Amino acid sequence: MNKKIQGETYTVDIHRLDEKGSGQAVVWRKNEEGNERKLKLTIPYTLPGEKVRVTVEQPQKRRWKSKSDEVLEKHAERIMAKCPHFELCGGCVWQHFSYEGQLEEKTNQVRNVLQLQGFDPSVVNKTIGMDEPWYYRNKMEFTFAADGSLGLHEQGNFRNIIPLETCFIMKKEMKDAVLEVAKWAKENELTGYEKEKREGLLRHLMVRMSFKTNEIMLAIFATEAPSSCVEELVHRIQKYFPQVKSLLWLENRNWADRTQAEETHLLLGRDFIYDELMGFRYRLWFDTFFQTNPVQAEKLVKLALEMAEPNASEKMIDLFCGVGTFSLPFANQVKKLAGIELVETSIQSAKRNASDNGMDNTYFLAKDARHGMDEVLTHFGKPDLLLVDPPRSGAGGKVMRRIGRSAPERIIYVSCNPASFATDIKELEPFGYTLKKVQPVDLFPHTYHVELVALLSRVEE
Ligand SMILES: C[S@@+](CC[C@H](N)C(=O)[O-])C[C@H]1O[C@@H](n2cnc3c(N)ncnc32)[C@H](O)[C@@H]1O
Repeated sequence: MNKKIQGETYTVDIHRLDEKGSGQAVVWRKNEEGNERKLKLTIPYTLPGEKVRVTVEQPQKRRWKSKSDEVLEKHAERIMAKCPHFELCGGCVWQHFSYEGQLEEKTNQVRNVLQLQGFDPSVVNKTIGMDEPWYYRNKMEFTFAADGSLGLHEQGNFRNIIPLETCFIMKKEMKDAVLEVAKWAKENELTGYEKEKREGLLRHLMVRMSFKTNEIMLAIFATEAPSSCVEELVHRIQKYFPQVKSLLWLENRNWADRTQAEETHLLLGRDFIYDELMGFRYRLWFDTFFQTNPVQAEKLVKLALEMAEPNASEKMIDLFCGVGTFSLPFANQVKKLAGIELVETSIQSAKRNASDNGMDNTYFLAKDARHGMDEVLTHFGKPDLLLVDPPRSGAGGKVMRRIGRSAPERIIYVSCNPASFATDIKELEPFGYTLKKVQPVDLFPHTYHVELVALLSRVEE
């Protein structure tokens, strides 16, 4: 790559958004030999159809990341961002895009990737958005800077922490409790952990809240056991934040920057909070994976139920079941359900959640999807219905072919990545499955992420 390119300025037309929601443009540029060469640019915070003046910043794979200096012709759906941290915080990169515009773009993304794999894009419905696309997250994580201030990682400069002033995607009660911890840390002149020097006390703060029970958990990650100054924090939380039912101090001496714990100190309440989804009760520990947008997660589960039409005589497999978000509502309607999931603690949670909710027709197995499928098929037999909800990378060919061979009549695929979804379901074609319906759901407003639920059914020979 020619180093000289860095710092050059161009006026460009944005022709599309990439899979991370950034604008893409192409310019023709003469190289040192005088030959015209294509220069591919990625320009965050721009929208298709816009004319933008840009400065080229740094190479990224086969493209150059560039900064938008001025938008000369604006997209009709461009709006003012709501949050003062916009463009600095890596969180809500689409705040400059109207919510209607975001939803339309998400629908197009799903249609385009399916079309590329040869599927009929007309099976994709319009993305279901939120009535109120703010204050939707039930869990957030913040990082302490070396000087003890609490905030968010700066976009593109991960080591830099932007002190938190506000956040419009978590509930006010969560934000207020977080700011109280930040204030307490500053007043006590506590230091934040510096990874390079391996010194400092406070690492992260995780907040999670149930929108149904209103219970809040605050988990402080630190490199040492708590000192007496936490008594003041406990007192204030008890007095001003009665919704906090769990205040934890988690010791993590490991230098790797991860929200894990070697020792748990319970400062207040219990070590879990209660949550509810679709009328089922869940216990959430600090490390339990749970859907982070509970309003849309309920819609997702309801859609999956509507598409699957489970009945009381059927056997079902829930592959990548987590703590049982889909397993419980489905188990309520089928004869028997087997859930498979890699993470042992999630399986323990799923078992406990099933028994807490009085269910006796579930069987949960802690195994990777491939071996779990083999084991379940041997003991449980062929399923009538199968739900698959893999991580972003998708289930992969080996798992998809096992699903195909297990020949369920209907398959519900829940995905957070349309591209891996499209390649995965292609694997099902030789087994006689057709894609009947795809419903995108917006779980992460103001970001480029899109979730979807799809129905595939087997055509009998
Ligand atoms: C998108 S989450 C879905 C969880 C669950 N269905 C829910 O809605 O809460 C994907 C799940 O797959 C699990 N997982 C990741 N890799 C796996 C593998 N190879 N085999 C089985 N489960 C895996 C993760 O631990 C995670 O719980």
